[in-house]
Amino acid sequence: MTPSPILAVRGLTKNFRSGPSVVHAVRDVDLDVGGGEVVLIMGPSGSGKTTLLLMLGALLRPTSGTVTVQGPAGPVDLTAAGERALPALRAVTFGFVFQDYALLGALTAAENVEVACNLAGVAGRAASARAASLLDRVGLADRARFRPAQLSGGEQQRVAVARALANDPRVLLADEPTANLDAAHGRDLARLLRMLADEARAVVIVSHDTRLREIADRVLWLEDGQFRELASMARDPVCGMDVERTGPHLERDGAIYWFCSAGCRDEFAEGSRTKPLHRHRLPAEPRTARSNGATDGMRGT
Ligand SMILES: Nc1ncnc2c1ncn2[C@@H]1O[C@H](COP(=O)(O)OP(=O)(O)OP(=O)(O)O)[C@@H](O)[C@H]1O
Repeated sequence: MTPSPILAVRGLTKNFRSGPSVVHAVRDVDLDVGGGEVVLIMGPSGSGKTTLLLMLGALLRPTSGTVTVQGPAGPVDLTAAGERALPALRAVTFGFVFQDYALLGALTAAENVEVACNLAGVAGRAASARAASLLDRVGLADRARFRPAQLSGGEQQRVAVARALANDPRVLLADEPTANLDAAHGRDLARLLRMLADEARAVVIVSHDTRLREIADRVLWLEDGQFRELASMARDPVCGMDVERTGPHLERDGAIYWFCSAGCRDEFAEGSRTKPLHRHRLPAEPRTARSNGATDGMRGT
């Protein structure tokens, strides 16, 4: 159990109806995230990651279950809140970072952050000063007057992070924040998210990007809308993704190699005809200094 979690999720479930069929996108998920903690949620496409993140941020109503956040005046059950109360609750609790940055193209970096400050209740010169200070925090003081089109992808994403901090949120939710970034910018952004968590925020990241494992305290694997034990996963030696030991695989020299797709398997088989094989590795453990173990945060935390 995480001591005094900022975010506590119990029995969270989301079913989507599509004509006569029902998609069980998220099934009975439990999760606790404490301040200072980075939780990385990985899993195959369509496993429910974005649906789960949207429910955590009160952007999507669950079919059942609860999401409780520690507010300034005590715990608040977001799922029990009325529709009209949700925008205000979101505004004091969450910062959102999405993969497409979603900056306003006609505004400068500073103005983009200022608008978010205005929405958080800070106006006029105070908003300008706060925007400048937030851009400084993310290392973009010298780009404040640039428009998004004049910024690199990494810089745009950092503006998006500054914007997400406008309300000084206790919970930061990020959906594929590094998806459009090259290796160096991806690493920079990962470090920034780590630093923000270290200021007693709860950070939940949904991503396929294995680079983010380096900054995560816990890595959870979502499959078919449920958390599975990461220890039972293998790592695709071609793309580096964590994969279940049920899909495409190949046996060589007494070792079994697992892949996310037949494409990766074929690439590996092709490469192994020309290069010496490396034995398949189990996924690395999350960082030990802060880690509560790969399976923490799953059912029964
Ligand atoms: N509005 C919706 N209506 C119907 N089905 C939906 C809706 N949103 C998501 N789904 C379904 O729910 C399941 C989970 O979708 P979700 O987007 O959460 O997956 P994901 O793990 O984030 O995928 P990816 O990694 O590809 O982004 C999918 O089968 C998807 O088709």
